Amino acid sequence: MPLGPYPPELLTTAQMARADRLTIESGVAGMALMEKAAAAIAAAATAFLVKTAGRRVLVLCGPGNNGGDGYVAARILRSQRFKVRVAALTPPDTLHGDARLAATSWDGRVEDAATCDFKGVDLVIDALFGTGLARDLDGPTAELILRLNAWREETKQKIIAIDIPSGVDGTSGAIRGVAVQADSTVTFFRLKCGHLLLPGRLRCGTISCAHIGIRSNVLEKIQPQTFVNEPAAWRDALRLPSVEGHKYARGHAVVISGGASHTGAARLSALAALRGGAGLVTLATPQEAFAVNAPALTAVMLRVADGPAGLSALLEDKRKNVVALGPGLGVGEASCALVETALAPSPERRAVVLDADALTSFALAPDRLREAIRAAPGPVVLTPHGGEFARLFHGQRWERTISGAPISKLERTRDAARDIGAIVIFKGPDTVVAAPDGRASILAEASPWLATAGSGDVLTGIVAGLLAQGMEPFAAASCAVWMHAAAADDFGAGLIADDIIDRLPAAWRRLVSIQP
Ligand SMILES: NC(=O)C1=CN([C@@H]2O[C@H](COP(=O)(O)OP(=O)(O)OC[C@H]3O[C@@H](n4cnc5c(N)ncnc54)[C@H](OP(=O)(O)O)[C@@H]3O)[C@@H](O)[C@H]2O)[C@@H](O)CC1
Ligand SMILES: Nc1ncnc2c1ncn2[C@@H]1O[C@H](COP(=O)(O)OP(=O)(O)O)[C@@H](O)[C@H]1O
Ligand SMILES: [K+]
Repeated sequence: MPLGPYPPELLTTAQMARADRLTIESGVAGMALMEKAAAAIAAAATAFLVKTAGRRVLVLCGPGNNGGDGYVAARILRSQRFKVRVAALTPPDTLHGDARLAATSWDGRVEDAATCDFKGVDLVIDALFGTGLARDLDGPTAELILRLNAWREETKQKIIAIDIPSGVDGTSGAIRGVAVQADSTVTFFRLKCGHLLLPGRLRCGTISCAHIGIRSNVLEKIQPQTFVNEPAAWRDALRLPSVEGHKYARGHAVVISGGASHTGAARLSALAALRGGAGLVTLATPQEAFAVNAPALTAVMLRVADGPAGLSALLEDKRKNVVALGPGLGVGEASCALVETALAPSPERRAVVLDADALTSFALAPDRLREAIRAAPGPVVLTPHGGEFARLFHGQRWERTISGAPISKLERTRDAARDIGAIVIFKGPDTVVAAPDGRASILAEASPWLATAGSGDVLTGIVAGLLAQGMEPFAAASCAVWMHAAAADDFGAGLIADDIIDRLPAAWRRLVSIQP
């Protein structure tokens, strides 16, 4: 994962504005923050220009403080003898506050951005809009951005975005009409959710985070609930085998197999649960699939359990502390009944992981699943991909609020977790994990090679393996998503689901080497 590491908290644009305000109220001048932000941008631009022997920079400035950063960066770069042009959306004398001060510190010419050309330019700095973007871009501004992107495409020259590529919504990652395609983005203090959520993430290029004098203690007031899914967020919740430990201390996960012609998916989950660290894993198979499963297993144990009665009997062993089901299970009433058995009240705090067919089976009766989850004796983790999410959470499909603001994958996952009362892992290139209490994590990057048959079954198994060890459920879900991606990352091209399982020990070694 080449992106990161980043500071753990992710902010909305409103939270970032509050961090700025709190800092300014504490006595730091807004202009001092802007100078530092601009210095970070200028340093990134200089590094790029030196490397490519480029000299000519065009800074595109907008009407707010993002534009202010641009004017100051232009001044710094010119003092370093680069050839700098500035083009603005609005004349500098129409600006207010710090942005106006910043614009007056630039004593060069200011061109009209609507008509400016990119001839001979080695690097463009995008200072049009940052966290203050409030609605969709249109008209001459949208045309400018389209022209800029076309120039980049045609000339292969580079664009550095200040804070966030203009047009990307910092909170949701949505594109508001059009957006700049940057090669790198320098943001300040903390990343915003929109840096990691698609499609915003794809517009950012490489992302770096500069310190500009905002102190971390402002976060005590802001209380962010969203985190970058990196070990820093959950490493201290990880359970490692102890010297005096035995396999039962690491938990016993049960994975339920589908019928004779659909057994592979559950076997992937079962093996991944074992590699995920469960002390023991039992594959519960219908009698009809016993002969198919038996020769295909070694370290994973096999027991016959037919239907809800068979599963109940198996779960009488109180040491079986996790049940995972869904992969290859089949859609229908039989699967609903198995899920309800797994979630049935019991004196033990048994955890349940539901994936694939276990979710789709409730598409027409989400209330029934909600009720079963409410009665469950332990934590429940759901691992839907986009299709399963849409089927289960019909009411969550709206992409915008009534006022037109985009509703992000993050908010939809959070709402779903709250609504169903379970931890939800909404899979995809920007996997979001959310807990019913509002905590959420976003994975910064994952190999697209993970989009391969059985890959989700492996994730289900890893979640089960970590829960079996007693890891706190939100941490376990986030950690599983990270390990799954880390295993794929080490492998690279050509990955299939079995390879993810084989690479889990390497992901474990990476984790163990990080001190909590
Ligand atoms: N002290 C600080 O706070 C620090 C802030 N810093 C920097 O400031 C940036 C945030 O600055 P910001 O809040 O001024 O917002 P910004 O992104 O420049 O845009 C607002 C302007 O755009 C306008 N506008 C919005 N949407 C529009 C649309 N669709 N189409 C057209 N116009 C639109 C909006 O107009 P209005 O909505 O008021 O009509 C307003 O004029 C932040 O990203 C960082 O770079 C750093 O220097 C560190 C210290
Ligand atoms: N483009 C992508 N980039 C990174 N990861 C992806 C991408 N597409 C899917 N994934 C990941 O691959 C896995 C696929 O899971 P799923 O769709 O359930 O597959 P299956 O049902 O075949 O097991 C998920 O963990 C998901 O987050
Ligand atoms: K910008």
